[in-house]
This record gives sequence, C-alpha cells and structure tokens, in this order.
Amino acid sequence: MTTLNLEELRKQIDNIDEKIQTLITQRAEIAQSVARAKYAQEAQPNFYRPEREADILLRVIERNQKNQPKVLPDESLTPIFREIISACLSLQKPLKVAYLGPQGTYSQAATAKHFGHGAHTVPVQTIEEVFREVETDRAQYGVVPVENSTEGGVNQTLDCFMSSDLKICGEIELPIHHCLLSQSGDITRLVRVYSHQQSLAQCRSWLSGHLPAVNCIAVSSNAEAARRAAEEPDTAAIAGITAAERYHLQVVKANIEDYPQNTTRFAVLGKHFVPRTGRDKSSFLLSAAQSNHSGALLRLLKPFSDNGLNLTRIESRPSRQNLWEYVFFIDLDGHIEDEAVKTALDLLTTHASLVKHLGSYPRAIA
Ligand SMILES: C=C(O[C@@H]1C=C(C(=O)O)C=C[C@H]1O)C(=O)O
Repeated sequence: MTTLNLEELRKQIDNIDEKIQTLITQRAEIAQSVARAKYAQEAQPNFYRPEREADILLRVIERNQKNQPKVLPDESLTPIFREIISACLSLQKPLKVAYLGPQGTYSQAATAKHFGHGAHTVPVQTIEEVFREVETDRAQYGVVPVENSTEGGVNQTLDCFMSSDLKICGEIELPIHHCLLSQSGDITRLVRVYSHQQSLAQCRSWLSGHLPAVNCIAVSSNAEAARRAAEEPDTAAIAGITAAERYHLQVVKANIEDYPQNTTRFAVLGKHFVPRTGRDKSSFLLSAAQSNHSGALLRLLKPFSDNGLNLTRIESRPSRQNLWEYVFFIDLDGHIEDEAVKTALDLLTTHASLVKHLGSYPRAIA
C-alpha cells in the first residue's frame, strides 16, 4: 500500500516537473523576444534590469505570504526564481560580473546569490581591481563588500567610491555563517587558525572562549585561509561552508560567529541609472561646507530629517585632501527621483561643499 502511494506521489511530482519545465521554456522564449524588443528601442540596451528583477522577486514573496502556513520559506523560493531569471537573462546577453576573489569567498556567494549561475563571474584580487574591471568595461558589473553588521564598514570600498564614477545598481545582503574547518575535523590539536581579519573579528568571543591558546593569523581571504588549512596539519581556517567543499576540509564547528544575525552587505557596481521601484535606497557622498564650524554636520543632515527621510547608515572617512577634514557616506530609504529626496538635495547645496550621488537601487531582497 505504502509502495503504491509512493509511486503515485512520484508520478504526480513528475507531472508537475514536466509542467514547470514547459513553463520555464516558454518564459525563456519570451525573454528572448524581450531582448529583440530592447534592441528595437536602443542600439546598446541594458539587458540587466535590477528594478524589474526586484519587482518580480517581491511578487514571489507577496504570493508566498498568501500561503498560510507557508509551505516553503521565502528564502527557498527566491533563489529558484533568481536562477530562472539568470538563465533567461543569459539568453539575452551573458553578463560578466567581477567580484573580490578568490573562489570560495563570501563575495562569490553574494555574487551567485544575486546574479545566479547564468552570469559569467570573474574573481579578481582586490576591491580596487573590481572597480577597475567595471570602469574599463572588462566586466559589466562588479560586487564589493560595503559593511558587515558586526564589524562595520569596509574602508577600501568606501575609499574607492571617492575617486570612481561608477554607480551602485543594487545591494545584496548575505547572512554570514562562519565555520571552523580543518583536515581532520579534530578540535583538540589545533595550534593555528587562519582567516581574513574581518572574520577573525566576527568570531572573537567564540575563539577566546573555545580556543584561547591558538595563534590567530590574518590572511588575505577566507579562501586563502582554507587553502592553507588544507596543506598544514594542526591548523584550521574560518571560512564559509563552500570553502569546506572546495578545499576538502572537515567542519570542526559550524556557526561560530559571535552574533547569529551576522550579515554582510555588498554593492553591485555598474554604469547605468536604475529606475525607481518604490522600495529603493540611495547612497551619497557628502562633505560639509565650513566643516570646522559648530553645527556643520547637523546642517548637512537636517534637510534629510526635514523631508522625513530615513538615513540607514552614516559613516565618515578622511577626505584625503585637507588635514582633519572628512567625507560622509550616507544611505537612505528612497530614490533620487522621489520628491522628498529631490527637495532635501536642493536644500543641501548651501551647506555642502560636495554632494555625490553614488546610486539609487532596489533594496536587498531575501
Ligand atoms: C526579461 C527581461 O530582461 C532581464 C531578465 C529578466 C527576467 O528574466 O525576468 C528580468 C529583467 C532583466 O534583467 C526584462 O527586462 O523584462
């Protein structure tokens, strides 16, 4: 009886799979027609449309809310749709996306999460190189880390924005779960732990609580840490689970980050303007006029608050032009084409010596 049922259920699944496949193929054919329509409008169209993709994914989530209780969590459904979109987009035009490598880093995971497997992803060695790849059109897009919820801003990225004209076309949020990895999987004989300094910092309490005597050594990336751990006994790496697979390491302990909600935010770099979705964020680089006068920062921020705008982040970096002068990186909820944002920017001109729009883009989606 059970066997019969199982067979029957599998038959139902096979039928559904056949339908899904037919529908995906139909969708891909329509995406090809969309490409022709884009060519009819422009000689060199932007095939990748983050605002349209965000809209599709939000509707996936919205439809899923209606299933109560939910059968699948949003986080299981959205990657499936991202892959379908990625495959359809690759039929229109395969995208080349540069990211901070090597393979096995969280930047690679963020790139795969956002662009799916239809994109051609290229690891490069530094954040500066990601910018350069896109600036020189060797890649159409780039993915760089911007901030981590435990450790704060990634200074190299912020500094690159000061001199670059690239725009932020999207943001990616990636929950970061660190694993302790080693050849043997045995925690007792460890003398050394390698990782990127950000990851070591994100696991600081766990390390001092569980491995107080080991030597923690910062290396250029988590993937490099995993590569070394695969070669040296008595050594572990802190890295993501994909690095374990790639470097054939055992998981000594999973989820060793000090804060379980540990998340890194990445920016998608590109050259084109992204239209409004109604659920956007904008990033600006600001510098106060008369920055050494009392209330300079207050005057810089007041136009945002007067227009009811929510700042989601503010960070300062040395201006690198005059001693003890700073630039401020600001993220807010809203799009440059929103009336409130336009008014705030108009008001800002008298109080700011620099206002650089780094981009408006759809908010990250699970
Ligand atoms: C199909 C389009 O092109 C691309 C592919 C998409 C998709 O497969 O849904 C969505 C947006 C674009 O990145 C489009 O612009 O609608």
